[in-house]
Parts: sequence; C-alpha cells; structure tokens
Amino acid sequence: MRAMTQPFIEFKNVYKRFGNLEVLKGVNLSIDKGTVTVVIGKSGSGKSVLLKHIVGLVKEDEGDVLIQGKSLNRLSSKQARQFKKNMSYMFQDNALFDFLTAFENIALPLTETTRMTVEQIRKKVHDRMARLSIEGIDHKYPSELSGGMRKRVALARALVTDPELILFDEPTTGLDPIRKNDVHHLIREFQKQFGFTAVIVSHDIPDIFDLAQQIALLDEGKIVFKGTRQEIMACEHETACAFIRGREMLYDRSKT
Ligand SMILES: Nc1ncnc2c1ncn2[C@@H]1O[C@H](COP(=O)(O)OP(=O)(O)OP(=O)(O)O)[C@@H](O)[C@H]1O
Repeated sequence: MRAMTQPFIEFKNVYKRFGNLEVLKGVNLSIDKGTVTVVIGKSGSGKSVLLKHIVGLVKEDEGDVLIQGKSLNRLSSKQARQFKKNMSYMFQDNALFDFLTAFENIALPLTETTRMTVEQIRKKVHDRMARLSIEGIDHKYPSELSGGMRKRVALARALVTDPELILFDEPTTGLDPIRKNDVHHLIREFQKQFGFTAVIVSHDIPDIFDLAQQIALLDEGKIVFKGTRQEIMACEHETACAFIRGREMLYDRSKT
C-alpha cells in the first residue's frame, strides 16, 4: 500500500546553512513520479540550494532527502550511480561547454555514462536534434549559436539519456519573452512525450504555471505554499498571492 503512494522525491524537514546564513529551515516537499513541480521564491531564497540537494551537490545539515523512500545518503554506490544515470539537469550557469561542438555537447552524457557505439550515439543525438529542430548545427560551437539555439542544445543534452528525472534551474534565463515561451513549450511537449519527472526553478510567473501539476513557494527557508495553478492564481494564500502579484507586475513591465 505504501509503495503505491510513495513520492518519487521527498524533502523531510531539511535544514541547510552556510556559515551563519540559514538558507533552508525545515523544508517539506513531496514530488510524485511523472509530474512537473515548479519552485518559485524570491531571489536568494534557496531554490537552487534545494535542487542541488537532489543532485548531491549540497548535503543537508538536518532532515532527509528521500528518493523512492530511500535516503539519498543511504544509497549504495551502485544505487547512487543508477539514480544519477537516470537524472539530468539543465542549470543556468553550466549550460554548455564552449570548447565542444553542439553535437559533442549533446553526446557527452552518452559518451560518459554508457557503452553505446559511435553509430548508436550519432543516431540518438540526431534524433534529439531533429525533435528540437536544430539539425545541421553539429559542428557549430556554442559561441556561434543564438541564445535560443543554445537553450535547445542544452535541452537536447538533458533529454539524450532518456532520464526519469530532469531538474531545470531557470532554464529560460537571458531569453526574450517569445523564446522563453518557446522553451516552456518544448519542456511541456517533451515531458508529455517522455513522461519524466521535472522540477523547475523559475521566475517566469505566471507562464511557467501552465506546465506544473504542483507549484511550491519557498519563503524564509520553508515551503509556505503548495498547490496547483488554479489554487495559486485564486490568490487565497496571502504570501503566495503577494508574491505572484509582485512578480506579475514586474513581468508585465518587462513585456512592454
Ligand atoms: N555553496 C555555497 N556557499 C555559501 N553560500 C551559498 C552557497 N550556495 C548558496 N549560497 C547562498 O545561499 C542563498 C540561497 O542561494 P540560491 O542560489 O539557492 O538562491 P535562489 O533562490 O536560487 O536565488 P535566484 O533566484 O537569485 O537564483 C544565497 O544567499 C547564496 O549566496
């Protein structure tokens, strides 16, 4: 019975501090398999730190992060390897390697983590490139591509291993509103097609809500609101409402 309802990822009372700075102060969040969760919150509130717990780049001081009911810290090295293999991420700051071509960037997770042949890799990479409409740029370096194209290459790389889980940290940073919507659309389409679980940190409010089954607001070190798009937009939760109203005003201004 428990197995039926077990979340894919669960933060249980997670605390994290850096020196004197307490960033997470008892985070509780459940993420179900195959769903999209959007994490919002003020700049510096700890959204990236939250994501980095899942990747293992940051370790909690107190509490626990569970993957399918098992503490990340208690996975055997084989289980940890398996989990990492089934996960990919698209982070704003380490999007692509400048010294690798578009093809090499997309192929990298396959060359690093699988024993696929050169031909199998070529097929897989070209399939993802075709689905993202970026054929013919195999030999281009990131510096030769537009911002929107670079995001597509990063997305192709995140998708190339058929991961069960993809973490997106502000995947549309630096794009204009049209290209932002373009990336949202691609994430939504691929999530529907491949069914991966997604956790997206985003400031694209309210547009990003269209993708999400669950929206979580991180504020003062805690998840103070969890709900659907309809629930947050109904504006019945004071903090969540104030946050999205503030953001919407900024968002509308940036569109004009
Ligand atoms: N490795 C680290 N060492 C020290 N401080 C850190 C570290 N990582 C994050 N922080 C601090 O933790 C706080 C939360 O950072 P985080 O990047 O998670 O915020 P965020 O909500 O993602 O912000 P933004 O929306 O601006 O990207 C910040 O004050 C940051 O400086």
